[in-house]
Amino acid sequence: MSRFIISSHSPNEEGNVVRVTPESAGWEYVGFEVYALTKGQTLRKETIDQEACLVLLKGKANIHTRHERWENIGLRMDVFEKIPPYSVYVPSNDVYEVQALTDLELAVCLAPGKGTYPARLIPPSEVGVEMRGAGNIERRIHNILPESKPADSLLVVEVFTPEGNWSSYPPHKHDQHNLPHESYLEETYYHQINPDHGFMVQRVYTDDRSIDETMVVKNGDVVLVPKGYHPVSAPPGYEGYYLNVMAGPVRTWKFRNDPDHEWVMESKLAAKQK
Ligand SMILES: O=C(O)C[C@@H](O)[C@H](O)C(=O)CO
Repeated sequence: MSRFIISSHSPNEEGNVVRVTPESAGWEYVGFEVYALTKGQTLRKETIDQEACLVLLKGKANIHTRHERWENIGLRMDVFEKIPPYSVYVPSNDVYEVQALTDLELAVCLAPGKGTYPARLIPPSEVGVEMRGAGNIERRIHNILPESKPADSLLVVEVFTPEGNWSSYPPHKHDQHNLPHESYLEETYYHQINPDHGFMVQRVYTDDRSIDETMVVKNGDVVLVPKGYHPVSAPPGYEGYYLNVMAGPVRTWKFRNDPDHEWVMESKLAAKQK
């Protein structure tokens, strides 16, 4: 098993199915957790020195923080309905309590927080939707917490890769603190696959090939991207979903394409215009 793959496990007593901490990942900024809560179950956490973006992957919930409360939020009952999710942004030094009104799958995206912004609801209507690429590199993007929306560190996005297509393609990287050309962002991929017995292929590799791992990714796996390019491929018959969490010293997504392959995007877009 690759050192970059963290597999989900059955829910523990608090419903946690996967946990990545900066310490466990061997990096500095990004944390990520997923909870599978049964109807009526409650999860309560303090954010302490991290900000959080709670993404309702599927199901409905009541969520409250120290000063805010949102009742009966949640829309999709499966990520592959491909409708944007409800999310809740929670600053550091706050607390959140999630009460599952249905069986609920909840992603908790974490990064260092300074308490700059208050807790807020991010409804589906505020999630930017775009189609990126063309042909067999076209994919659907839901920008849940992009740099155009306020947070201290977190960037959160979800991506749908049609069967037989590639995403995160042409391969790009963001592992150098070299603004304005490139930003240093650690990144997690939380994968789901439809149908769920399928697999995805993800490669993580660096220019000097000191890292070059091609992984078979299963439903519920988390892939860590500490550095390097990180393209994803969906085999025929299998649609891919992943939730990305990114964070680093500066909250901006400035990436560099692999120069060997960046011609593919222009080629596909040109072919679409014909
Ligand atoms: O373009 C995509 O298919 C998604 C990727 O940009 C993904 O969100 C990522 O790797 C961000 O760095």
